[in-house]
Amino acid sequence: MNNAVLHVSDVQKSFGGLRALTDIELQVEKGKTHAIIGPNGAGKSTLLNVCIGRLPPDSGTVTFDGHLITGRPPYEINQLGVARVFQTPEIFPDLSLLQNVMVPAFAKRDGTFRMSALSSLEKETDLRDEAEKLLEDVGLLQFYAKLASSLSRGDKRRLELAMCLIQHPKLLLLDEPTAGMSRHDTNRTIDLLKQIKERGMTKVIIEHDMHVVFSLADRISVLAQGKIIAEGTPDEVRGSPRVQEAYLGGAH
Ligand SMILES: Nc1ncnc2c1ncn2[C@@H]1O[C@H](COP(=O)(O)OP(=O)(O)OP(=O)(O)O)[C@@H](O)[C@H]1O
Repeated sequence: MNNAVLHVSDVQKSFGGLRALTDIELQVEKGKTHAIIGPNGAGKSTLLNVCIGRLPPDSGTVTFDGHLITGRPPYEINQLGVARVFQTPEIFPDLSLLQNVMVPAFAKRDGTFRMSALSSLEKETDLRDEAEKLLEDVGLLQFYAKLASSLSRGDKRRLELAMCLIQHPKLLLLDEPTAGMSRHDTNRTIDLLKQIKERGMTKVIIEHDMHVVFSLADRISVLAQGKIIAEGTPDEVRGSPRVQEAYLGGAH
């Protein structure tokens, strides 16, 4: 695939005697949404952690946008344009929603952020306008002055999404972005992620909810027991007997 922005090649990862990832090959095309699905414990989060530098692979390489990123620290990979929404939201609980969204943009622009600079955030009117727009996009603008700790788990994930989007990443990695959300909020998040696709951002999404996967994915890779057992368009994956047997339980 010539237009691949993310290229995972021959990656292996074990935890002690457990082989979490075996012979992983993954190419994610620029501007596309690539879903990684698979049963619990298949290795999906491990693969994402390898891609963002949180876990070193035992062997193999990850290339992003022409840069070899294997072994680089997470902040360097982030500076290259990779952002991630985590399974457990990583937010600043004691800051307001608006401050939460402004801090990553400020840190990215200036290379660092100190809490002592918090008061000067208020003067960043352009950033503030953008942060408010993103809070509106994720449906949280009405709570902009509240502390992030007061949000429900689903709302914290939407806040974290806004914190990623303000960094204008080239690649957005989403680990179960709709977990803990109501169906209404899930559909709202799907609509938001579709809009982001229209803006040309590449996305990798791990998701258990097949409604979300089939609403968003251009391509799907199926992981089972640390191996990619199928890869293709949603229709190809849906029709694959191997996937139905290994992942969907045959009857589905
Ligand atoms: N830090 C770790 N130390 C030891 N084992 C780990 C570690 N992280 C993951 N594992 C194991 O590696 C395997 C893959 O885990 P991983 O979390 O990547 O799966 P997953 O597909 O994301 O699962 P889920 O859908 O439940 O989040 C599992 O057997 C898990 O117990």
